Amino acid sequence: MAVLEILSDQRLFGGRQIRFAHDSAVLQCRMQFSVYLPPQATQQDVPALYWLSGLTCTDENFSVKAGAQRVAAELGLALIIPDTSPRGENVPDDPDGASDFGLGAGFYVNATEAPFQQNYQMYDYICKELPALVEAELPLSTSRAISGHSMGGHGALVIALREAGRYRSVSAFSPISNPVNCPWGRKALAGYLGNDESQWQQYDASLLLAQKKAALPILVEQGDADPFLAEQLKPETLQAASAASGSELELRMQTGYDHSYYFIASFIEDHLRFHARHLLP
Ligand SMILES: N[C@@H](CCC(=O)N[C@@H](CS)C(=O)NCC(=O)O)C(=O)O
Repeated sequence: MAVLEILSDQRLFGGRQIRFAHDSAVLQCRMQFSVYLPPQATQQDVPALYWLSGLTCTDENFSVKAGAQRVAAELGLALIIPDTSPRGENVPDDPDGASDFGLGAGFYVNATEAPFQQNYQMYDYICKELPALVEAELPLSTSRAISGHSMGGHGALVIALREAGRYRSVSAFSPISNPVNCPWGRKALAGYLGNDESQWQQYDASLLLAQKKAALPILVEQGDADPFLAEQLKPETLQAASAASGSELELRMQTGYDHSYYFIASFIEDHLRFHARHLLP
């Protein structure tokens, strides 16, 4: 069987919206992801923006709801849209079936705790296995940027801050900014990494940003009518950390916007243009 199985392939704004399946060695399960290839990809290798989604999502939420492809086609950017956790009947889930842990909630960490450590290696999947796969199989250059929403905003920020040099820019919508200090983050980090909180710090964007000046520009978008803002997201911690390390972070508060993909759809164009400025010559 081919390394990448094509599940669907549809023309969109002159490019192709493609859904793939593949066997992930890192996650030890079969995975699906989506890619948007802009029209320019028929002529040359194009740079790629990785998009990490939030709790309960698959690759389909962003593909269908964000409306990113029109501007990606104009700019010549590929969109790489992975799933949010390992998948399959043999992959362990939240014992109570909750939506904030387990399937659909991998939190982009490498788990060390049983029974999750065998499959829940989303950090390595996103920043190593998936880029190596798509760059070998598709017309992509090695210029990468990364963005995401909520849990995926957390993942994008952590990966970009830790993997200096692998990404040229990072942005986030409504990110879980200080996971060691919020209920979603504390539950996930304890479940995947165990109770030693010193192990959690490597996955907290605010702690990482306070310690070291970011090597790349950061754009954060946040709605002030987001019901998760005060308890779960806390973007002010990111801003304080950025000031402490002298990093380049722009936090844009948007009046009246909530946590949904309507918010993302309203500002995704600005993020694509921000990334294109850093990705394209
Ligand atoms: N209902 C969930 C939150 C679900 C939620 O808001 N998910 C966001 C990401 S954190 C999302 O993108 N949902 C899918 C969608 O709107 O298409 C909870 O309270 O735990």
